[in-house]
This record gives sequence, structure tokens and C-alpha cells, in this order.
Amino acid sequence: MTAALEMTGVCADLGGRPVLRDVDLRLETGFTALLGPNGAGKTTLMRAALGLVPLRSGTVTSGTTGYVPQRHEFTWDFPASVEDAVLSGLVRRIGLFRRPTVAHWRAAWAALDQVRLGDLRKRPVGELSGGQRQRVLVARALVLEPAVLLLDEPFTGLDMPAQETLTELFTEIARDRSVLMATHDLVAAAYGCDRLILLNRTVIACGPPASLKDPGIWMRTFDVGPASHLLKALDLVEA
Ligand SMILES: Nc1ncnc2c1ncn2[C@@H]1O[C@H](COP(=O)(O)OP(=O)(O)OP(=O)(O)O)[C@@H](O)[C@H]1O
Repeated sequence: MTAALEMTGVCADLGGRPVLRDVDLRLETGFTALLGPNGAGKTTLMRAALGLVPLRSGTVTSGTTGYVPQRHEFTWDFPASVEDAVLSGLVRRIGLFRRPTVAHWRAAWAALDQVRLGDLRKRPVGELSGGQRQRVLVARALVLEPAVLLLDEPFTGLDMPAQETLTELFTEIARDRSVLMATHDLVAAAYGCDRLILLNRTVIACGPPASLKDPGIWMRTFDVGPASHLLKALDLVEA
């Protein structure tokens, strides 16, 4: 089976310092969480998958890639409607000064239906809640029909109901494509995702949550000791 995303021996430096070393991973269909402490290289790995980070060595191969950046990287203070925001995901395909065709609009509406915002397509984005805006960003990435959807900390600043709605949506999207989500919500990832990748500059471990019960791999990834609450929260040691 062709992988949606494959990295082999990826090393990448930023500002002259090594950030990723010898990263190997292969993603097929399903919902995968990318876990690691601050500075582990999660965002850099996603940017490498998009071809936005020069590699010192190694290879990246992927199908079409959709990317939902961290929310603070996106400005919403333009008066765009929800459907315009989704259509902007197709700007490279449409061409900067060309008009979208009916097919482009239909693709944008289908993506909005998929995130269950079809009813709000004429609304200004500025009037939506945080969770709804995050779904607009997901639709903007989905409109490209990506083989792999990269989500960079999609839960930041959202309340529990909004997080649960998004988790259900990502699970549904991951039925027929690959979804890779960087998150600090370890418990939600361990319960909601098919596979976990533990990253700290390199892949420390990966596999289905049930295969990652050794506290040592979590301690190495997050640089914590055996008394860490993290291990208790993940049910890896006696509370
Ligand atoms: N443009 C840059 N120039 C130099 N160093 C950078 C640059 N961008 C990121 N870094 C460094 O690379 C390392 C990895 O950063 P990255 O943002 O990929 O980590 P992360 O796992 O996504 O972290 P977080 O959980 O805090 O978002 C960090 O030490 C960061 O300071």
C-alpha cells in the first residue's frame, strides 16, 4: 500500500542547530497523534512534510498535503465569509487573478458540509466561535482533497465540547485518509487516536496506544522522572 506520508532518515537544522535527526515514519489511513514536549520538533516535522523546511539529509514522500496551522498563526480580522475563507485554500489551483469556477465553489461547499458548517457558509468568519473557526480551517485544508491532513495543536484555547466535536470530526476524516495531529493533550490522544508517535527530535516510539505501555519511553520522550503525574494520567503506573 502506498503511504500517505513517508519520511526516511530525515535530518533538519534550523538557525544552524539540529532539530530533527534520523526521523523515520510511515503514515497510512488513520488518525495519528504526534506527541512530544515543547521544542521536540513537531511543527518542524509537519513543515518538513510540506516541503517548507530544507532537509540536511533524508527523504520525504507524500500525496497531496493539507495543513491546519496553529491558530495564532492565522489572522481572522478580514471580513471574509466562511465560504470565501474555505475557497482561499484553492488559491494556488485557481490562480491568483482568475475567477473560481462552479467546480471550485462546489468543492468548497462540500468541504464545509464535511465539517458540518454548510448552513453558515455566508456568515462572516469573524462572527464564529473558536471551535467553528477551527472547523473552517479544517475545511480550507480538506478542499484540496489531501491524502494527509496535518493538524498543529488544533485544540489550543478550545473548551471540552468543541474539542470533542473536533475529535469526532478528525476520526471521521481519518476513515479514508491520513490525519496527523500534533497535540499536548496526551490523554485525549491516547484514547482517541489509532496510533501515537512519540517525538523528541527523533522518533522515540510509535504504534497503537495499547502497544506503548512502557513508562520508560514516555519518560525519555518528555524528560520526566518515574513520579511524574504524566505517567499516572496515562495509567502507566499506580496512581
Ligand atoms: N526558524 C527557526 N530558527 C531557529 N530555530 C527554530 C526555528 N523554528 C523553530 N526553532 C527551534 O526548533 C526547535 C523545534 O521547534 P518546533 O516548533 O518544531 O517544536 P514543537 O515540538 O512544535 O514545539 P511546541 O510544542 O512548543 O510547539 C525548538 O528548539 C525551536 O526553538
